[in-house]
Amino acid sequence: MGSGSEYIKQRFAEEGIAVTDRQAASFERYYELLVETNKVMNLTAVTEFKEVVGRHFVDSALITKYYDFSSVNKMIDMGTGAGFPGIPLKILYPHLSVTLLDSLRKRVDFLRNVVDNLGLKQVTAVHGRAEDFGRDPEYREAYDLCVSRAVANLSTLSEYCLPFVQVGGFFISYKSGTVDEELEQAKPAIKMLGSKTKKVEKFFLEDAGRSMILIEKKEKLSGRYPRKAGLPSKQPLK
Ligand SMILES: C[S@@+](CC[C@H](N)C(=O)[O-])C[C@H]1O[C@@H](n2cnc3c(N)ncnc32)[C@H](O)[C@@H]1O
Repeated sequence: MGSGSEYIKQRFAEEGIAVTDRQAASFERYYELLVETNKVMNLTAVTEFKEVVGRHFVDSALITKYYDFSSVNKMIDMGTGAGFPGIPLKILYPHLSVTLLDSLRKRVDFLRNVVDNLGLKQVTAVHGRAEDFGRDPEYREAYDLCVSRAVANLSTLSEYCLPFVQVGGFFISYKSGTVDEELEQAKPAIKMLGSKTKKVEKFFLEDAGRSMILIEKKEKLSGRYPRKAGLPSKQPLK
């Protein structure tokens, strides 16, 4: 095992997350593909190895300390970009069936290459907008869990993400810093989307404040949502 893999195991262990040799090797290979491809397309602002491990891999995975991923079967990562948090979660929990959704085709092509290279099974990378996929019967209310990091404000994001979640399932929003005001503003939207905020987990990662908002889908979604592409961001529900 290389020094890269050793570092990955040690960094995750510092956060109380056990990583096998095989998983560490997958993370190392993912890092290589990320920085190699980042030379020709915009995937990540950070490229230094330890920074990528901390700010992308560990950050994607910390939620597993607060939410039981062994009970999740089908998960969608909305606005996954270069695969965060979806790919690290899949590496750590190989039983998951994962959909990676993004509206930028080049990023989806990159993700398909990562999936092939890492030999990940039951992972599909799809290209399109959340507003369109959320109306497609194959995707609508078809997931136990939707995760999303750094895509939009919580009101807009709720209209993107909650349509994918089945009743009793969860949407987890990864946010930086404090979220109290954003959460307050998004309250009416979350209610209109048949859901309720269950809890907010706040912690620090490498001195940066992180907040994870866990929203439970309580009722089947009204046929009104999601509204047509563009509207959730131009006119967030309120
Ligand atoms: C800032 S990036 C974040 C990527 C990744 N989640 C991360 O944390 O590194 C936001 C991503 O969301 C995608 N996106 C934005 N709006 C979207 C929409 N309505 N449907 C699908 N993808 C969307 C963009 O193409 C972009 O890749």
